[in-house]
Amino acid sequence: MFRLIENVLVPEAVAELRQIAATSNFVDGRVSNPHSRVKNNQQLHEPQPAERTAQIVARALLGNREFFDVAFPKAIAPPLLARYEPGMNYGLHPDAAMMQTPNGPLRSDLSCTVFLADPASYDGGALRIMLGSGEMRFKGPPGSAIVYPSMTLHEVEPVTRGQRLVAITFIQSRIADPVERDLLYELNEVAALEGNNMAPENFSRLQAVQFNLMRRWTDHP
Ligand SMILES: O=C(O)CCC(=O)C(=O)O
Ligand SMILES: [Fe+2]
Repeated sequence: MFRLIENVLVPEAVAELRQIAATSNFVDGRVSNPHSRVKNNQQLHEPQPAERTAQIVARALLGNREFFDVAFPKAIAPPLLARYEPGMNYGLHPDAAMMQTPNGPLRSDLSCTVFLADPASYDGGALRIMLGSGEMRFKGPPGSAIVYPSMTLHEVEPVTRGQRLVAITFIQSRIADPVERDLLYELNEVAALEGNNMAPENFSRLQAVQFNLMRRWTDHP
């Protein structure tokens, strides 16, 4: 499932994150992937602003209804700021399956980019996600988030003008299997949209299917 969710961050949060980026030190993005031969960007790497960034973005994502419905989040890696200046890119790669976080290991099921720069302020820098021989390209408005499966090959195209500023994070879902996750999302959506139009006894049967699939498919603690 690929979903662009608008207005995850309110404009004040976007402004605060831009301010953090403008006043903090960034380092080579390979600090978190030392062996990568395709990563060519910068990451915020100062404890206090990084902690504030993670708090703002994680809280906004976990408080967003659409994100919650799509991702079934169980754990989220601390979101961090990444920056791409002209000439920078992040070549085609998959995201690692397991990541260390301050709260323990996390299996990355979904990856997420929160856009912070105005798309008109930079050229290039689209997030390009491969789908077999096809592709999807995303360059969202400030405050929007693209959520996509971590198993995809994806890249950030070279920035040729301006600056691409994003927050990135990785999510462990309660439903590991992407097909099951998408099926349950669809079922829940249809039930939410049409449930009140159904006879109550039929709606109860539909709810039993929703809840019992959730029982079967979610990770057990
Ligand atoms: O900058 C982005 O939008 C995504 C970066 C990325 O793919 C990653 O950090 O793994
Ligand atoms: Fe990635």
